[in-house]
Amino acid sequence: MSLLDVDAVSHWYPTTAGDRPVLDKVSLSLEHNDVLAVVGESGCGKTTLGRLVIGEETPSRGQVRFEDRDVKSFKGKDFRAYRRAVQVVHQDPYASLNPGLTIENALGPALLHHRLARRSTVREELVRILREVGLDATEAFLCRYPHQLSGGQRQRVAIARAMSLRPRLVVADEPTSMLDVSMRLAILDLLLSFQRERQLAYLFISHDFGVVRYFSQAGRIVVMFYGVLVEEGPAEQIIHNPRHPYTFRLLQAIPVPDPALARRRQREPAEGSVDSALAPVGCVFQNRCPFVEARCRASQPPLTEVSDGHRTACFFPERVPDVDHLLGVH
Ligand SMILES: Nc1ncnc2c1ncn2[C@@H]1O[C@H](COP(=O)(O)OP(=O)(O)OP(=O)(O)O)[C@@H](O)[C@H]1O
Repeated sequence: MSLLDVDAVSHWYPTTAGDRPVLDKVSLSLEHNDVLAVVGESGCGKTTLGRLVIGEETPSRGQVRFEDRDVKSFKGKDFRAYRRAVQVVHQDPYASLNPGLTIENALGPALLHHRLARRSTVREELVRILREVGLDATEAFLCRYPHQLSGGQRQRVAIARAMSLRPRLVVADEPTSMLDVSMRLAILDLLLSFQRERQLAYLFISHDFGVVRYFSQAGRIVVMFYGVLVEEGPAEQIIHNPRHPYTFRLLQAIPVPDPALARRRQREPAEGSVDSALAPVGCVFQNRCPFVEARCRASQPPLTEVSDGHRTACFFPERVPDVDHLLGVH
């Protein structure tokens, strides 16, 4: 039994101009203690997917299941247990921490509520947890407010809050995108260390393939384009042998420090068309694809297996060039 299954989920938001479709028949699953990274450009529906998984939104169609139970069916005690088992680390730690609460008041009540600490030991427990996330915490530190912390410290506090409830699944939605570059690797390493030491799975969401590449290592990656899952597979396959032109494009955008390599990359196939609007029929990527043909304008390619556990929604996966040279791998 998988930890999480997203089964043919479509989602749309009602707006004054009519329903706005955001996800189109997305299916994925995540095993216990595994990493699944979702990558795609801004607006492709990644955050919506995360919100559906944590139960903040109910899918317009399809099902989200946690340990084989429909999340929509969780009520009362079951829903509270679910909200404890599934925690979120947001992009903006300042927005996710109440500015009017000290660290102690932001983290302590949940520990008491779930009986993970007693009133007499809660401060001691908080100091221990904060040290676990790399903060040089003392009891005085617990009296600080979010604005008295640096961005990196705030994100560590947000991670401590999530981890203190001993979740089995953490949705990490762009957890490093608001941090200085120097801080990013440390936060990614911290998250990974929790995964190694505890039975914990991540749904890791990012627009940055460089970050996804670092984080997903032995896990899996799904690539989304405008609400459609266009490629999925083991991280190693997606990174070194992408079979969808959009994945190739994202890999090509990972910054490289080598100027000669950067110049070589620019000679790779250009975007198919300057018109990047979505076509009403056919492949979701057709207007940006360098390999587009009449067939792509007629129908959306189904996700099709190209190798073990690696699937792509492209009629011409063999046309996607090799990428190792793009990544500086010889
Ligand atoms: N509550 C809402 N009502 C209407 N439209 C929404 C709502 N939330 C998101 N959207 C729209 O849905 C689309 C997908 O948004 P979403 O935040 O899920 O994408 P994303 O890939 O996470 O992008 P970003 O990284 O910019 O947040 C966007 O066009 C967004 O404007």
